[in-house]
Amino acid sequence: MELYELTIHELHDRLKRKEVSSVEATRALLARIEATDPKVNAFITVTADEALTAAQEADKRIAAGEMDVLTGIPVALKDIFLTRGVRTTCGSKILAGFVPPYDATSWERLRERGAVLVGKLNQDEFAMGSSCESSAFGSTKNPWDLACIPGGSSGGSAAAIAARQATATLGTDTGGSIRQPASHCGCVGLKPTYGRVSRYGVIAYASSLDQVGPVTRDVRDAAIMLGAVAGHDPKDSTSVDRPVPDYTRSLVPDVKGLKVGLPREYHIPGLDPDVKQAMDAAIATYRQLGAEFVDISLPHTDYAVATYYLIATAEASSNLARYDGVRFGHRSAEAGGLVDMYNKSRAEGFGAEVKRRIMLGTYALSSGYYDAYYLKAQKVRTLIMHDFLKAFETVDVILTPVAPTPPFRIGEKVNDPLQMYLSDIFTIPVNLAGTCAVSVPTGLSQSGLPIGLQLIGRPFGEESIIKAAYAFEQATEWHKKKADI
Ligand SMILES: NC(=O)C[C@H](N)C(=O)O
Repeated sequence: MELYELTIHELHDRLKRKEVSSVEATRALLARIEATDPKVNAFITVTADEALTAAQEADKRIAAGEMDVLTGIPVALKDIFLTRGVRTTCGSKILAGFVPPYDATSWERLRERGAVLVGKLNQDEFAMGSSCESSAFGSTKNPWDLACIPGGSSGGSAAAIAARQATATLGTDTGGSIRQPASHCGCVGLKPTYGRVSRYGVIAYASSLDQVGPVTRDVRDAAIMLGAVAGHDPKDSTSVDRPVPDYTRSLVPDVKGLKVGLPREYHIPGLDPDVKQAMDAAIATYRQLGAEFVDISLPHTDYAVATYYLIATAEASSNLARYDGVRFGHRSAEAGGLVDMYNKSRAEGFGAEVKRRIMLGTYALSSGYYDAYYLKAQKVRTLIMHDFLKAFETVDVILTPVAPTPPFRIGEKVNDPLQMYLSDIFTIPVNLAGTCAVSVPTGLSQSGLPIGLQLIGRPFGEESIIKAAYAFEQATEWHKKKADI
C-alpha cells in the first residue's frame, strides 16, 4: 500500500508506531498531486511549502508524545473555507486574489489537532452547481473516467480522495454538494445536521442550508473528521450547543432490527437502471444483515427542487451583494462612477451560473413577488421538514439513491440548467429539512463508474447513519475499489 492511499486511521497507526513520519506522508501526497493533478484539476492552490513546515511541526508533536488521531494527517479543503494567509477563491474570478486574514472554525479545529493542509480544492463557483464545471479555474475531471464530471459543488474534494491526492478533505453541502460528488467518485461524504458544524469562515452561499462535512475513503474516517469539526462555536450563532458524541463509538457493524424507510416518492421514472440495480442490491444486503424495511411516504417531495431554487437563490442574491468591488476581490479597471464600478466589477467577476442565480433570487425577493414565491417556498419547506419528522416516528433511517444517474459526461448538461438542477433531486430535501445524511459507495455502473447510496437520519442522528453506513461498508467491498489513475 502506498502512503498516499492510506485512510486517516491507517496513516495514524503508522505514525504512532513511528514507521513513517508526517513529512514523508506529506511528501508522498504532494508528489501524487504533482503527478495526477494536471489530468484531474482537483486543486486550485497547492500549499507545498506550508504543508512541509506543518508536517515538521506535527512530527515534533508526535515525537513529544502529544499525538491526536489527526496529528500529521495531510488534508485538503474546498476553496470555500477561509484559510489565513492562503488564497481562497470560492471557484470565482471575483475572489481570484483574495487572501483571508483568519481561518474558518472547522479548519482551525483540524489545524489545532495537527492536521497538515496540502491545498485548496476546486469547486463550482460559489458552490453553485452539480458538476464542478462552473469553476473559474477550469472543470475538475472524475478520476474514474476523465471524460466525466466528478459531481459538485465539492467536486475537487471528492476527486482528490478518488485520485489519492489527500488523506481526507472537507466540503460543504447546500443541496447535495458533499453527497453527490462523493457518490460520483466512490467516496464517503457526510452532511451533518444544520447547526452541528460551525459555518464561521465558510463563504456563504445559502446560509439557512449550507453545512460543512467530510469527504473520506471510509466511514471510520468520516466519523473521525466529523468529531473533529462538530460542536458549538460562539462565532456562529446557528451552531448548536449540544455535546459532540464520540462518533467512532458508532462503528459497530450491527443493523439487526434497524428500521429502514423506503420513500415511495423516490421511485421516479428518470432513475437510471444501474442506480436502481445498485439500490436493490443494497436493500438485499441490509436484509441479510437483519434490517427491516418499511414503506414510507414523504408526500411533499415533488416540490423540493422548486422550493430549494427559490430559497437558495434568494439567500445567494443577498449574500453575494457584498462583492461590490470595494470590500472584496475584483474591481473593474474600466469603471467610471460608483454605480458603474459596481456593475462592471460584478459583470466581469461573476460567471454565468452565479449571475443566473442572483437574478432569480433578486426576483423572488422583490416586492410584489415576495409573498408569491419566497414566502410560499418557506411554507413548503416547513411541510417538507414535517414529512421527515413524521417518517422518523416509524423508522430509524431512510435509504435512497444519492443521484438519479451515475456521473455524466463533461459538457452534457452545461447548457441545460434544469437538468443540472435535477441531479440533486434526492439530496435537496435533506437540506430543506435541516437533517443529516451520508453517501456510501454501493456499486459500479455498467461502464465502471461509482454509484452511492444515501442514508438519511433524524436531526442530530449522525450516530445512527454512521452505524448503518459502517455495517454496509463492512459487508461489502465497494469502498476498496479504486479509480485507475
Ligand atoms: N451547493 C450544492 O449543494 C449543490 C447544488 N447543486 C446547488 O447548486 O445549489
